[in-house]
Amino acid sequence: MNLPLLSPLLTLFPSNITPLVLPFPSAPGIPAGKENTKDLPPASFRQIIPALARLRDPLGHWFESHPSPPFAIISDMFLGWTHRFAVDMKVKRVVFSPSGGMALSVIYSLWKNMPKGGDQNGDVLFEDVPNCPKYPWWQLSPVYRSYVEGDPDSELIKDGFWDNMASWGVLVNSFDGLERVYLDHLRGSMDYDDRVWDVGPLVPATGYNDRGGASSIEVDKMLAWLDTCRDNEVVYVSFGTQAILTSQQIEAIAEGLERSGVRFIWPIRDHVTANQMEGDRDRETVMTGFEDRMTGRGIVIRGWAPQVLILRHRAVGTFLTHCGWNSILEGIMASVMLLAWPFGADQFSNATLLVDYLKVSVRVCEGSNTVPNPCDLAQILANSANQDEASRQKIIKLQSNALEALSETGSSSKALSRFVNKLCELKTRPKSHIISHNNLVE
Ligand SMILES: O=c1ccn([C@@H]2O[C@H](COP(=O)(O)OP(=O)(O)O[C@H]3O[C@H](CO)[C@@H](O)[C@H](O)[C@H]3O)[C@@H](O)[C@H]2O)c(=O)[nH]1
Repeated sequence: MNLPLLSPLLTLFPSNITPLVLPFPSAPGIPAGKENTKDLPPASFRQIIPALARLRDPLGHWFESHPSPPFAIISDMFLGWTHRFAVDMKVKRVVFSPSGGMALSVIYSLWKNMPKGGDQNGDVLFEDVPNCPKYPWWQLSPVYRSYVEGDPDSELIKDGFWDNMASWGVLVNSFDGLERVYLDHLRGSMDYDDRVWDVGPLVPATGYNDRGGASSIEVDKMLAWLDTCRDNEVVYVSFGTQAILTSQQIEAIAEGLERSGVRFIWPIRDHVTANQMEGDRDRETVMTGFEDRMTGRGIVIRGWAPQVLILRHRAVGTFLTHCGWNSILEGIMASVMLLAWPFGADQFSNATLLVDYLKVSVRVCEGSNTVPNPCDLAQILANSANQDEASRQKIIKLQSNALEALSETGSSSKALSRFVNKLCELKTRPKSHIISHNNLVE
C-alpha cells in the first residue's frame, strides 16, 4: 500500500529502480489495511518494528534466488535487523537515518547506555553527546521508555538499535552547515569511521507537490488565496503524521489563532477525530464555529496538506511545528520562522538544536499532553507574523547553508559522491574479502 508513494521517484528513474513488493506482514495490534505509521497512532511503532522484521524470510528467498543480488543494503533505522541479514548474506548494511545527527547521537547514546531512570530531578544526562544535553525521563523516546527486559518485542527493538550502531555506515538526512559537531561526533564515536554521509536536506524538488500523498484541499484555490496575502504574513500550523492532539489542545490553538489576528493554514488529520480521548469536549463543535468565523482569514484543511508547497509560498513566513525532522528541513529550505512545540520521539532533541543551540526558533509549548495558554500563543503568533526582514536573518542563513550543501561542490553532494565511490569499491572487491560480523575473514 506504500508503493504509490514511490511513484514520483519511479517515474523519474524508470529503468534504474525496480520495486520488489513484499506483502505487509500481519501483526497483532495493526489493523488490516494499515501499512504506514501515518495511519496509525504513535504507539504503533512498538508493533510495526517487529512486524517489519518478519520481512526477513521473504527478502532472504528473493536474495538467494537472484542471479545478481545486491552487495549493499540501505535501510531505515527502524529496520536494524537488516544488519544481521546483511552479515548472513555477506554484504554491507548502511543505516538510513531520517532523523538528524544530534537526534541520532542522543538515540544511540540512549540505547548504548540504557539509563533506567533520571537523576533526583528526573533528568537523564547525555554526557557522551556534544554539549551534554539532558532531558527529563518523559521526554525520552517512547520506544525506548517502553523497553521491558526479556520481552521479545522489546529485545528485538533493542537489538535493532545495537545493530544500527554495528552497521557498516550511516546516511544522515542532514548537512554540515546545520549540525557539523554531531555529524563529526557520529564519525568519532562509532565504528563508522568516515562512513557517515550527511547527504541532506532530502526534500522534494520544486514542482513536486504531493509528498506523502494527495492533498485534501483544492490546491489552486489555496494558492489563489495565498497569492492575495502579503509576504511572510501567513502562519502554517502542522504537527506531522504522528502527533494526536486532544480537544483541549485543538481549542487552545484555535483560540490562539483567532486572538492573534494572523492569517493561517492549519491541517487537522482525519483520524484525530476517531482517537478523541474520553472526556474531551466535542472537537467538531469547536472547529465548525471557528471555521465559520475564520472564513477568508484562514484555511483549515481536513486531512493531508501539501505542506512543502505551502511552506515555499512567499506569503508563508511562520511555521508552528512539532519539530519532526522532515518538517524542520522543509521549514529551513523555505526560510520560515520555526515555532517549536515538540511532542515526542526525537522532537525534543530537534527543539534543543533549533532553540537552544542555533537560536533560530522559539519554544512555544512542550509535550503531547500540555495545553498552551491561548493568549500567550496568540502573542507569539502575532509577533512572528509581523517580524521584519532583519529578524529572519538567522533562518535565511541556514537556508543558504542548506542550498550550499546541495550545490554541485557542496558538502552533501560531495558526501553522496563519496558514498557512491565506496559502493563502487565494494562492487569491484570479491566477496571473499568481506569481513563478517564475527570479524572472521570468510
Ligand atoms: O498534512 C500533512 C502532514 C505532513 N506532511 C508531510 O509529512 C512529513 C512529516 O514528517 P515529520 O515532520 O518528520 O514528522 P512526523 O511525521 O512526526 O515524523 C516522524 O519521523 C521523523 C523523521 O524520523 C521524526 O523526526 C519525527 O519525530 C517522527 O514523528 C513532512 O514531510 C510533511 O511535509 C504533509 O505533507 N502533509
